[in-house]
Parts: sequence; structure tokens; C-alpha cells
Amino acid sequence: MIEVKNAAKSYGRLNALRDIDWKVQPGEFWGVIGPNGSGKSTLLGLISGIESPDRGEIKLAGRPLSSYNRKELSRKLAVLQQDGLPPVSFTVREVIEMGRFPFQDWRGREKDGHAERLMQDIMDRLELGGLAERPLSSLSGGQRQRAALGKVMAQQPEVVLLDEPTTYLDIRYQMQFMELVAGWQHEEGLTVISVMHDLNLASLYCDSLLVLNEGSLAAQGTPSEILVPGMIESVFEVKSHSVAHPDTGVPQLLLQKATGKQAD
Ligand SMILES: Nc1ncnc2c1ncn2[C@@H]1O[C@H](COP(=O)(O)OP(=O)(O)OP(=O)(O)O)[C@@H](O)[C@H]1O
Repeated sequence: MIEVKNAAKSYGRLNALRDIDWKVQPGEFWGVIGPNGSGKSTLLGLISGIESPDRGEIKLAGRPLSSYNRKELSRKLAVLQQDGLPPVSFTVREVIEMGRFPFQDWRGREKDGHAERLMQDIMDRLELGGLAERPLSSLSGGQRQRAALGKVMAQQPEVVLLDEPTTYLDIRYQMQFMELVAGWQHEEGLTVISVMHDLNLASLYCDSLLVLNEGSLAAQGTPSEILVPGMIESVFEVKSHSVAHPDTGVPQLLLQKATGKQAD
């Protein structure tokens, strides 16, 4: 679905990304992890076409990303930024309708006769029905992030890119958001690439993890291959234990304090 070949990106003298080779198959759920400043958002920027690589190539569905026009690209790929939507006066319904841009003609008229049904389905699924006419400025962070997800769902993309989508959410809304994305992925065979800071959440939801460190690809593999104490220490400089989740067996990290007593 996505192929990144030998991609590199610099800002002035800073090599934000170098020699990245990565293949994402349709329907996979990838987490992109790594320390602050390791190049995660830059990589998402290259895949979304917001930025172009200085070297190398990015392909989407077998075609160079650079050959897509804006509407074509929007039908294939949607992006949800870190703080999905700013607190503005647009209503939830208006924001979700903005996601229909790739399916509207030059007068802004919807070409798909089922769009109204789709909008209603999205609002029901995201429990936004009662908030449809409320301005974003009056919503909580969790509600705003659901509205942002509604906008990308209305776009009906094949690939969705999420940049730290749960950063400002409490644990209930983190789980709710990830469940909504995972449910959508299962139903539609969606390809998901999400930058994640919470490694335990990444382990619960991602099939595979890509690890960036100082702009280079440090490792890629399943959560069980990646979330091991040695890897975490070499990339994040933090000591940890990895334990199997009692429900699913996926690894969960317990962080080790550098000071104070350890239990016997
Ligand atoms: N537009 C830009 N101009 C100059 N430098 C940039 C620009 N965008 C990113 N950088 C630099 O590139 C490096 C990688 O940044 P990037 O935002 O991709 O990292 P990140 O892994 O997403 O970080 P974080 O986890 O803190 O969000 C950083 O050193 C950053 O300062």
C-alpha cells in the first residue's frame, strides 16, 4: 500500500530522516515510535505528501506519491494531526462535512447520493449525534478528537495517518479513540499508521512497530520483537521490564526508576 524507498529529509544541516526503507501492506496497523525529535512527524509528513523527500521515493498503491493530485490523494489517504482540530466556531456537523471535500464537485455539491446516510452513521458511531450543532470551541478535548476522527472517516480513505492521536486524552478517551480506529480498520480493511508515544497502547493496538532514532530506522517488527528491555534502553535510554499482558499476551512495559529501592 505504501512503499518508502531510501527516503531522506533534511532541514538545513539537520538530517531529520535518512535512508528509510519501509513497506506497509494493505490493512496493516503500524505504530511509529521513537524519542522526541527522532523524525516521526517528518516521516508522516512525507507519506501524506505535505513534505517531499530530498532523496528516495514514496509510493502509494504502486504509484509515486508525487503523481497524485490533491483530490486523488484525499480519496486514498487522510491525516489526523496531533491536536486534531482547533477550538473554533465551526459545528461538529460542518467539520465532518469538510471531510467530504474529495467527493464534491467544483460548486461544493456532493456527488455521492448516500453521503447524508454516511454522515449520520459516522455521528452515531462516534456518539456525536447530540453534539452535531455544537461549535468545536464548546467541546472537551475528547469530543473534539472524535469530531476530528469523524472528518477523516467522512473522507472514506484507504489509509489513515494519525500523529499522536491520544496525547491530550485521559485513559478512558485514549481507549475509546483507539477502539474506534481499530473497529473502523477491521470493518473497512483500512491501513493505519499512527505515531504513538504510549508504547503500551501501541502494543495493544498495532500489528507492527517502526522505531526511529535520530532520524534513522532503528528497527521494525511486531510489538513482541520490539518492546524488549534492550531495545527500549538503547533507543529511549530508559530501563524497563517487559511483561505479557494477562488477556492477550502482548508485551507491556513496566518502567524502572533510576533511584530508590527496588523490591526484592
Ligand atoms: N519545518 C522544520 N524546520 C526545521 N526543522 C524541523 C522542521 N520540522 C522538523 N524539524 C526538526 O527535525 C527533527 C525531527 O522532527 P520531528 O518533528 O519529525 O520529530 P518527532 O519524532 O515527530 O518529534 P516529537 O516526538 O517531539 O513530536 C527535529 O530535530 C526537528 O526540530
